[in-house]
Amino acid sequence: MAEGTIMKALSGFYYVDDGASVYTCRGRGRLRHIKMTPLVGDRVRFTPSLDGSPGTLDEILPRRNEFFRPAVANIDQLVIIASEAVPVTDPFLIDRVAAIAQSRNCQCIICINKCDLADGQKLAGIYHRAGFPTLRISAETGEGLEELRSLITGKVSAFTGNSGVGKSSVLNALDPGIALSTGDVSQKLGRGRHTTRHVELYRLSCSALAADTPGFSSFDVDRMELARKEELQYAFPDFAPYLGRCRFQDCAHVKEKGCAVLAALKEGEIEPTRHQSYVRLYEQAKAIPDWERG
Ligand SMILES: Nc1nc2c(ncn2[C@@H]2O[C@H](COP(=O)(O)OP(=O)(O)OP(=O)(O)O)[C@@H](O)[C@H]2O)c(=O)[nH]1
Ligand SMILES: [Zn+2]
Repeated sequence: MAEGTIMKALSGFYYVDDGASVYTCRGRGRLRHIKMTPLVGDRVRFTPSLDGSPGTLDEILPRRNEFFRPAVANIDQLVIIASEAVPVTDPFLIDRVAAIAQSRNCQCIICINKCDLADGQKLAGIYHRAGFPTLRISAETGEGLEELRSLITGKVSAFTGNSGVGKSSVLNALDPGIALSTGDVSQKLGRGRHTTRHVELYRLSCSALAADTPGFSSFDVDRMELARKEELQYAFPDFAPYLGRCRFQDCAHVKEKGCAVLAALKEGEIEPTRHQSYVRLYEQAKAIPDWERG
């Protein structure tokens, strides 16, 4: 049996890289039996076939972390791409993904792309003040890409963001050798028009592993990935200095009296959109019964 990393998952086939070659494999019945879906980024044991037909995936090794949207495992960081040009990214979409990442101890880098069209200062300011590594970049002019390269070198990153912000374009600009297809934003309105339809990990020339993933829209809500409402506060690292300082120990930081988070918001120490996203996620989390989370 050999060991490798799943680089691509498509239509029931898995493409496994053992460091020397890429092998096409099919999942074994046993994996379905234990209800484990192989994810891109998974370390797996597999049996290559000798006759050129697909090999078999035999075992998924324990995961460091796993995400369902984007569907990846074992990543070091999420690179969240956003834009202030077309499409304009709703900060809620960034905050939601960042909260999921934080709840899995996964670091986030925020990149405001298309800076050649709109300067991105507003979004960049919010995330910089909230304490995230934040870059303003342009896949078109190359602005900020050297810094992004240095942040992803030697790591496994998943590029995520709403549809049309330029995930594939940024990856192409980082390494023209991978030649991903990109699409016109006007074609991307609504669901199911995304250019990137599957998740795939690429080895970039700067010694980075980076996954391109399908863009999401505001319709996409994966309820299972949300933290329980009591844990959501820890998914906002910018709230950390104020936690434990509220009048009530079980403060929800939504509208309670004597709340230290609300006081920090009033003082301008917490970004208004960050708190709005927290409240929105809190209300969503409250609506999900624990038994539904599995
Ligand atoms: N002016 C400008 N256009 C850009 C930039 N980055 C991407 N674009 C354009 O934006 C459009 C969408 O880019 P894609 O790279 O396909 O976006 P994506 O986020 O990968 O899209 P999905 O795969 O649908 O999620 C294309 O027409 C790109 O040429 C940029 O920095 N500046
Ligand atoms: Zn509070």
